Amino acid sequence: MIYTVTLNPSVDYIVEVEQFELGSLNRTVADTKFPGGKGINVSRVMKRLAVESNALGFIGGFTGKFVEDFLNLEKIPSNFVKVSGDTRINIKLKTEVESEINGIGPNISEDQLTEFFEIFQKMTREDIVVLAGSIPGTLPSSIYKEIIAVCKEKEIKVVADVSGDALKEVISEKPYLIKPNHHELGELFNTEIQSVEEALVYGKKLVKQGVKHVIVSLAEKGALLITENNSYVANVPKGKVLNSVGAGDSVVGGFISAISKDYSIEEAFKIGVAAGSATAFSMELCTKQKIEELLPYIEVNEVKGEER
Ligand SMILES: Nc1ncnc2c1ncn2[C@@H]1O[C@H](COP(=O)(O)OP(=O)(O)O)[C@@H](O)[C@H]1O
Ligand SMILES: O=P(O)(O)OC[C@H]1O[C@](O)(COP(=O)(O)O)[C@@H](O)[C@@H]1O
Repeated sequence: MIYTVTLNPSVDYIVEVEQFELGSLNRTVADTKFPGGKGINVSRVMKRLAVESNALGFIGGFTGKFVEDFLNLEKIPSNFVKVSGDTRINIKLKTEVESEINGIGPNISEDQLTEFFEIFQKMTREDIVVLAGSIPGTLPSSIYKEIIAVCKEKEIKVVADVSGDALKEVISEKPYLIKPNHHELGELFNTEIQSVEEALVYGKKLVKQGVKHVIVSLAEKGALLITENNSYVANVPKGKVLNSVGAGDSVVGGFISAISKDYSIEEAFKIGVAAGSATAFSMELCTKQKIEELLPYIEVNEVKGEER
């Protein structure tokens, strides 16, 4: 079984405003709500690709109920620990540009954390754990390290889609896959990454540090997959971006789905990129049909010679 862990789920409130004016009353031209949080998006994308997963994490309140009901409706099994505060609402403001306000998340008690860790007891080495998203304010920043320690004992593969300090912590644990975007990769090395070539240099450093697979997404500029023996570069298809929320999560969901179906690493990478772009070109998360439509427009090439 693939378990996705979203410590800090959300209701994503997507608001469209024409000519937004700071400090004034603005009215929406459209708004929608979706369950969010990185692991939850990964589970939803995998479901669309007919790969089962179990969504774990902490939810609470009326917003938590919205998330749980939505997953039930999509027949995605979940086993969330219930907390007393409300699951956060993340605002995604679409004007001429996209802006986001992500909440800090509800309080999580010691007992609730213990309950969460108990779920890992039944996992086995055939399982995969996807750790994704931010850490709620009341949990220690070492939480991902603690989860990985439990996974290591059981020889469970760990995928991590996290950023900032959490990413630093996770890298030292040598996960199976990480997927920073180019900003997150740059932040890790205190630099700015603008191109695929620059991303390759820093992505390779992470593989040298023991991460098995590094996917670096660079939005419209393409994506990279770096493994111990090879590096691959992919273009992304051209299209109109409607809503990029969840695009990165879709790359992870697409890649893991394909790996779990024993596709080659290049093919899995291509499906991941197609899923990312299919989400970016949709109002909601990608569908299988949209992914399949985009696949012919994506080329994956091995990076050869010196550059490798
Ligand atoms: N402008 C775009 N055109 C085509 N695909 C895009 C675009 N922006 C994002 N994507 C797709 O979404 C993926 C993730 O986007 P990116 O912005 O790099 O990551 P994140 O969403 O994690 O910040 C990309 O690899 C690509 O497949
Ligand atoms: O946990 P964080 O880092 O605050 O991110 C949560 C947000 O990220 C998302 O999972 C989208 O992530 P991506 O756009 O990076 O794929 C939203 O659904 C959610 O609001």
